Amino acid sequence: MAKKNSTKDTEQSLSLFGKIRAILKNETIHFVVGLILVIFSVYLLLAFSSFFFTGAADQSIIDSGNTQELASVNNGVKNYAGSRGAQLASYLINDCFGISSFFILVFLAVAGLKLMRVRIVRLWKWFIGCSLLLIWFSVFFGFAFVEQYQNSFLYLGGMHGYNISNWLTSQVGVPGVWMILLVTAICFLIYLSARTVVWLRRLFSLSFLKRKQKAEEEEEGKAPEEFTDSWTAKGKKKPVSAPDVVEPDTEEEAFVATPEPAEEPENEITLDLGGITEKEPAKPSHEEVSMIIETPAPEPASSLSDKPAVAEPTFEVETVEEDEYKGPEKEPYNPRLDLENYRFPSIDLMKHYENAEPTIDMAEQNANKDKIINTLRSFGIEISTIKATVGPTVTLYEITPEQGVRISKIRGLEDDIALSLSALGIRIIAPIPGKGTIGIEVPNSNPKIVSGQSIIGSKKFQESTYDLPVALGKTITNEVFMVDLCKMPHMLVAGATGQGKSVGLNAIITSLLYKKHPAELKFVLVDPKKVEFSIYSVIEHHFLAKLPDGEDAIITDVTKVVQTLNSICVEMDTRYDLLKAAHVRNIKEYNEKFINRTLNPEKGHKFMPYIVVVIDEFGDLIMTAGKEVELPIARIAQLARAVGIHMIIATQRPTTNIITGTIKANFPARVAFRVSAMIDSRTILDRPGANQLIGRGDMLFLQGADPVRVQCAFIDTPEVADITKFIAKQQGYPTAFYLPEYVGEDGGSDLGDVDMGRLDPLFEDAARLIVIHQQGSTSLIQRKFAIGYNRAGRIMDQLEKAGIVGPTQGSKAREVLCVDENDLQMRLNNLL
Ligand SMILES: Nc1ncnc2c1ncn2[C@@H]1O[C@H](COP(=O)(O)OP(=O)(O)OP(=O)(O)O)[C@@H](O)[C@H]1O
Repeated sequence: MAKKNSTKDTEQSLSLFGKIRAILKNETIHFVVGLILVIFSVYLLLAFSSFFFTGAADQSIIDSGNTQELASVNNGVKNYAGSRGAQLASYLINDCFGISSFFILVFLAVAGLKLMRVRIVRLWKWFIGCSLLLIWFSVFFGFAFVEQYQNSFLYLGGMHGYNISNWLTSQVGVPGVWMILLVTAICFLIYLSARTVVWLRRLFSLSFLKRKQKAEEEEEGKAPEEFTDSWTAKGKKKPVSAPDVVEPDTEEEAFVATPEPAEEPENEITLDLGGITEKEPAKPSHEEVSMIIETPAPEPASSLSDKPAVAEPTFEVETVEEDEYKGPEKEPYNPRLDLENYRFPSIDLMKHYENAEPTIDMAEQNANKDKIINTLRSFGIEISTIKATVGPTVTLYEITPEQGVRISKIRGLEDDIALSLSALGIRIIAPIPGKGTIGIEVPNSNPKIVSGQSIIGSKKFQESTYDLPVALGKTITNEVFMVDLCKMPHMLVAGATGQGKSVGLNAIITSLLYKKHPAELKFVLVDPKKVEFSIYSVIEHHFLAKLPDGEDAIITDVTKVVQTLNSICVEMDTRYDLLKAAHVRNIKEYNEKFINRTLNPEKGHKFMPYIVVVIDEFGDLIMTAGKEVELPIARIAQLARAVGIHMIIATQRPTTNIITGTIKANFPARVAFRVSAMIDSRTILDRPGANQLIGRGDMLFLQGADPVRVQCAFIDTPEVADITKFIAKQQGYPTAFYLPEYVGEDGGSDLGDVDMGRLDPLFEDAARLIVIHQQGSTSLIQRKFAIGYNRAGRIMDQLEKAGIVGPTQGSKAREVLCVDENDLQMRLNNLL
C-alpha cells in the first residue's frame, strides 16, 4: 500500500514537473516575460537618467530610509520613476556599481529581446560581457574619481568600485592599479575581437613609427599627392577599398596549425632486380625516406600554413573576393549573413598521430621484391623491371614481365605470392589500366595511420573548389583522395563489421563540415543503431535538418525514417518547382540567381542549402521497412541530384537482398571496405577485390571503370566530438532546418476537432500570406512566422474549415480557394 502511494506521489511529482517544464517552454510565456524585462529595463533607464538630475534633491528622503514616507503619495521624490525608481537608482548606482549599472539594464533588455525572439543572441556571452564591463568600469570610476566621492551625491564607481579600488591601491599602489586596469581592458578587448592582437602586435613592433618615418621620407622626396599608405603586403600597395585588417580567426586560420610537409618526399623506388635490371640506385638513407611522390606536386599541407605569423598578406585576398560579389544596383544576397560570425573549425581540433609520418623500410621492400621475383621465377615467369610505390598501408609493386609471358598466368599466382610473402590482402591488378605493367599490392608490415589532419589540412583539400568536397583518405601514391559528392551524386558504403565504415562516414561528414557554412549545407542523419551519429546532435541548429514535429534531429526510429525520406521527396518536388519557375537547370544556377537577387523571395524563392542524407545501417532499414524505404530512396537517388540532395547509404550486409538492383543502379559511387567473401565484393563493386583488403580503413572506391585503393582517413570519435563542440559553441539558427511536412495517404486531419471560436492570433495574417502566395503550405506559414509545426498545422486546419484552403493533397501544397485579397476579406468578414 505504502509502495503504491509512493509510486503515485512520484507520478504526481513527475507530472507536476512536466507541467512546469511545459510552462517554462511555452513560447507565449517567453514572450510575456521578455516584454516585462524590456519594459523594466526602460523603467530603469528612466530612473537612472533622472537620478543624475534629481538625485541630489531626493538624497535626504532616500537616505532617511523612512519606508512609510516613501510609500506615501506626497513623498516629495522628484525622480521621474517615482520613489521606487529613485530607491533603485540610488541603490544600484551609489551603493553598488556606479554609473556602470547601465550595463545591468543593457543585459535585461537583451535578455528580454531574446525571450521575445526579436533578436537571436548568445545570452551567456552578453551576460559575461556585461558583467565584466560592469565590474571594470565600476573599479575604474571608483579609482579615477575617488576624490569626487567627498563632494557629490553621485558615486561614479559606486561603493563596489570605491572599496575594490581602495583595496587594490593598498596592495599594489596607484601605478599597479592602472596596470591592472590596462591589462584587464586589453584582455577584454581580445575576448571581444581577436583583431586586438593584431593591433597590439603592430603597436609593439612600432610599425606606426616606421610608417611615420616612411611618410616623412616620402614627403621629402615626393609630391604630396603621391603619398600612399605604407600598409603593404609583400611590397604591394594596399587596395583602397580594403579594410585595415580582416579578423585573423577566419577559415584560413585553420591552416596555420597544419604540420609542414617534410622536404620533397619520395616514395617510389625502382628496385634492384639482382642482375636483371637496375633502373636507379636506391636512396642511401632508406629508413628516413619520406613518401609523398609520383605527383609533380605532392600533398603538402595548405600553403597558408607556411605564412609567417604576421598575417596581413593573407587578409587582402579575401576582401578582394568579397568585392567581386557586389552587384551594380543592389548588394548581392549573402546566405551567410544570419551567421556571419560563424568560424570554420580549425585544423588543430584534429589529432596528430605519431605513426602517421611516411617512411620506407628498405629491408622490407628488398625482401618482398626478392620473394616476388623468386616466386614468379619458380613458375617460369621472368620479369624485366620492378618498381615499388609505398603507400600508407600497402605497397604497390609494378612489374613488367618479359616478352611472351601471359598475364592470366600471373593473375593465377595470387595465392602463391601471398603464401611466399606470408601476407594477407595481396591483390593483383593485371594489367594496371593505362600502363603496360602488372601490379601486386602487398600490405606493409608497419601500416601508417592516415590522419584526418593530414587530409583536411592538405593543400588539395583546402584549395579545392568542389561544391561538396569529400576527402576520403590517401591513395597508394600518398595523394589525398578527394571526390565531389555533387558529381557522384550518391554514394554506397559497404563492408563487413569493424572494417572502418563508421570512421569512413565520419571522414565524409567531417570534410563537409570543414568546408561548408551552416547556411549552405544540411545533413539528414539516419542512425538505426542510435549510437553512431548521436555525436552530431549538438550541431542540430547549425547543420541538421529534421521533420517539423521530429523531436530528435538524428533519426533512429524506422517509421520516422520513412516519413523523413518522403518529406525529402516533397522538398525535392518543391525545389524542382522553384527551379522551373526560375528557368534554371540545377541548384547552383538557382542559388547564383538568388544571390544576384534576380529571384523574388515573395514568390517563394529561397536560398537552397545542399542536403546530404546519410543513412547508416541501411540493411537494417530494408529488413524492417522494405519497399517503404527503398522506394523513396530510389526516387531521391534518381532525381535529387539537380536540386542538391545527395545520399550516402552504408551497410554492413552487402547482400543482394539489401543492395538490390535498384539501389545499385542509382548509386554509381561505391566504397567497399573489407568483406569476408568474394561474392560480397561482387555485390558491392561488381568485381572481386574487397575481400582482399586488409581492413582498418583499407578500401576500394569505385566510380566508373576501375576501383582505386584508398586508405581511409582515421577520424576518431573524440576528434569529431571536438569539432562538433567547436561548431555548437557558436551562434546557430533558432531551430534545425525544417523539412516540409509529409502527410501520408491515410493522413489528413479531422476537421471536426477544429474550434473556430478560438482562432489562432496569426490566423488572419496566415490567411493573407497563403492567398498572396497562392500556396497552401504549412511550412510557408512556419517559415514566415517562425512558429512550430503543430501550431502552423492548426492554423492550416482552421484555414481549411474557413474555406480558405482546400483539403490536404498528400505531399502537395493545398489548393488555395480564395483568388485574391478581396475575396479573402469577404470570407473573413463572414467569419466574424
Ligand atoms: N582509417 C582507419 N585507419 C586506422 N584504423 C581504422 C580506420 N578505420 C577503422 N579503423 C579501426 O577499426 C576499428 C573499427 O572501425 P569502425 O568502427 O569504423 O568499423 P565499422 O565498420 O563501422 O564497424 P561496425 O559496422 O561494427 O560499426 C576502429 O576502432 C579503428 O581502430
